[in-house]
Amino acid sequence: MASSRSLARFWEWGKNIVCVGRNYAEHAKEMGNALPAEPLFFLKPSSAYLREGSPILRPYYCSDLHHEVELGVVIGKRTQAVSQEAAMEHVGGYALCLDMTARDTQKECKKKGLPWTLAKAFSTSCPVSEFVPKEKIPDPHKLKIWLKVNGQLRQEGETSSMIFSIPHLISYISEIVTLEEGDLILTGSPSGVGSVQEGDEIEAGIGDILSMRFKVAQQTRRS
Ligand SMILES: O=C(O)/C=C/C(=O)CC(=O)C(=O)O
Ligand SMILES: [Mg+2]
Repeated sequence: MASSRSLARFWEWGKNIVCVGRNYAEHAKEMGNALPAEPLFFLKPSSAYLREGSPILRPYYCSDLHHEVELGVVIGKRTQAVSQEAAMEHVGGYALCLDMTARDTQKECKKKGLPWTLAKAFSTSCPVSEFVPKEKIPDPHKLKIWLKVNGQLRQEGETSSMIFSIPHLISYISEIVTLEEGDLILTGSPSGVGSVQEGDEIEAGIGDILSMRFKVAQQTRRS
């Protein structure tokens, strides 16, 4: 198991960002989706990471950029086909994450049966907070995660409402994708996702444990 010290800057060296979707019933409902029978997941590249102080860039091809606030689980050691019972031993800590989504692009991809890469994997699509060592969060299923845009509350969810628990997600994902130390799992968004515009300020937090702020800017196209 890596020490919290080495995981403290996981975004600099963690390889895989695994994002779980439709893991809150209210969010699945607001997007018009049925509840999943088993976890749904997709990937972002590690170049999607963004830290406070730099802006979220709305991609040039997107006219409806959405915020999704999610609890992130940072993997502490190599994890392959772990059981649910042993899964929490593989957690090194947590972080708050945004799964920024080009919603109009995602709708087009869904219509055409295409993967969600353009909608979910663009540069700056994964803003993250500071790292929280596992010892500081005794029960990750008892947290409130929230998000405001320009001071107005948009999302407030309880992690107890996840359809698939964190051990279930780690066990399921690790049978398909081997997870490495420093990898991150985004556990899905509660309801209340919505649009942000150039110049908006997003503030998000885990209860009163931590908060983070990001500005939204427009990506300019090179040619
Ligand atoms: O199915 C849709 O229309 C949208 C699904 C998502 O964007 C899934 C997530 O990323 C999530 O639930 O957090
Ligand atoms: Mg999401």
